[in-house]
This record gives sequence, C-alpha cells and structure tokens, in this order.
Amino acid sequence: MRDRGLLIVLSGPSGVGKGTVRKALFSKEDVSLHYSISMTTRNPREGEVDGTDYFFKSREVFEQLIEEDKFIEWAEYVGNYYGTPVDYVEQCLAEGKDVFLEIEVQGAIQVKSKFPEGVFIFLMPPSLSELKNRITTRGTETEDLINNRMTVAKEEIEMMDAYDYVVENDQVDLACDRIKAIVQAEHCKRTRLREKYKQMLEAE
Ligand SMILES: Nc1ncnc2c1ncn2[C@@H]1O[C@H](COP(=O)(O)OP(=O)(O)OP(=O)(O)O)[C@@H](O)[C@H]1O
Ligand SMILES: Nc1nc2c(ncn2[C@@H]2O[C@H](COP(=O)(O)O)[C@@H](O)[C@H]2O)c(=O)[nH]1
Repeated sequence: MRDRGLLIVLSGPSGVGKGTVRKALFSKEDVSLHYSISMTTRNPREGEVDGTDYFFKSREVFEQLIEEDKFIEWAEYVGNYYGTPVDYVEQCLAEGKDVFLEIEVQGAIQVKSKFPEGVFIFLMPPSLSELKNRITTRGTETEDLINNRMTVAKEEIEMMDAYDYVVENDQVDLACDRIKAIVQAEHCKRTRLREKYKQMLEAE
C-alpha cells in the first residue's frame, strides 16, 4: 500500500516571510512539494495572478463555498476571508504527494484538529522590530493596516507552542534548509521502510 503524502503547514505572523520562504523553497530542484493555492476575498496586489497566487473570489462566492463545506479551514483575517480548498489537498494526500499550506494561525489550528498527523511549522522573525520593518518595507499596507497586523502578530506568536517546529527566518536560504531537513526527518519517521525490512528479516 502506498504511503499517504505529508501535509506540511507553514504558519507564522504576518510579514515574517512565509511567502518569500515558500517561493524560495519551491524554486529548489530537490524539493517535490505541492503547493495548495488558497482562496481569498482580498484584492490582488500588483503582480499577483488569479490561480497562481490565490483564487480571488467575492465575499458572496466565498460564503457560498463555506456553506458547501468546500474548505479544510477558513479564517477571516484583517477584514478578508482566506481558505484552503479541500479537494486538491485530499487528492494529493491520497496519491502519496506531499502538500504544503502557507496559512495564518487560526487556520493552522483548524487544520491541526482535522489532520493531527500533519507537520506544523511556525516561522519566527529574529525580533518584533524586524517584523515591523519587513511589513513596512514590503510597502503593501497602509499605516493603519501595519499596526493592525502587528497587533494580530503578537497574538499569533503566543500560539507558537501548538506547533511541532519553530523555524527562525533570519535568512531565507537558511530557513529553507531548516524546513527541508524537517520534511526529510518526518519522512524517515513515517516511512513504511521499517515494515519492508521486518518482512525481509522474516522471509530469511
Ligand atoms: N529572511 C529575510 N530577511 C529579510 N527580509 C525578508 C526575509 N524574509 C522575507 N523578507 C521580506 O519581508 C517582507 C514580508 O515577506 P512576506 O510577504 O513573504 O511575508 P508573509 O509572512 O508571507 O506576509 P503575510 O502573512 O502578510 O502575507 C518582504 O518584503 C520580504 O522580502
Ligand atoms: N487561514 C488561512 N490563511 C491564509 C490562507 N492563505 C493565506 N493565508 C494567510 O493570510 C495572511 C494574509 O495573507 P496576505 O496574502 O493578504 O498577506 C497570511 O498570514 C497568509 O499566510 C488560507 O488559505 N487560509
């Protein structure tokens, strides 16, 4: 029987670099993870593409999909809905493919209750001042929204203990290496190789 894929959840406060680290990770040739594209009701930022960065939907459509139970998890975050469509994740896991979610904390907690066997990684900035600096220099948020995201960020960091791993994002490449090492170790823990070798011994 084929192993189910791993469900890997990367979360952490707004602006810590989840998107940056995820993109760097997916650009590496030795990484074979499948990214689950989220749905959101927020407006696309400059350069964002529907179906690549997010599936951009109206609030009406999103609420209809919630009614139809089409999300593994969803959350309202700083005034917009975000959610993980269930079908893609279920299909990948059943086919033995590893799926990668990059989501905020409320959503990650929901995923943990449904998929306790998932691998939950919390990305941390080197300091809170560096976090504010990153949100500010990204230049996508107004002053009010930056302050809003910083208030939420402190509450999010308090949830760190609910995760299996905490990874510091001091440098993007180092953070990627740490995440790759976690994925490899989790594969070794769960693989059916033990069963294979036990059967090999019994067959002797
Ligand atoms: N290790 C790093 N060192 C310095 N800057 C970084 C690092 N990682 C990310 N950044 C910068 O921080 C800013 C925020 O990064 P990013 O948008 O990836 O964060 P995020 O956690 O996905 O944010 P959000 O949750 O709001 O979507 C970007 O300008 C990015 O270039
Ligand atoms: N609960 C979920 N959170 C999600 C999902 N997709 C993205 N996110 C997180 O939302 C915030 C804000 O994102 P931004 O693109 O507006 O900056 C960030 O923390 C994302 O990781 C999702 O499907 N569910």
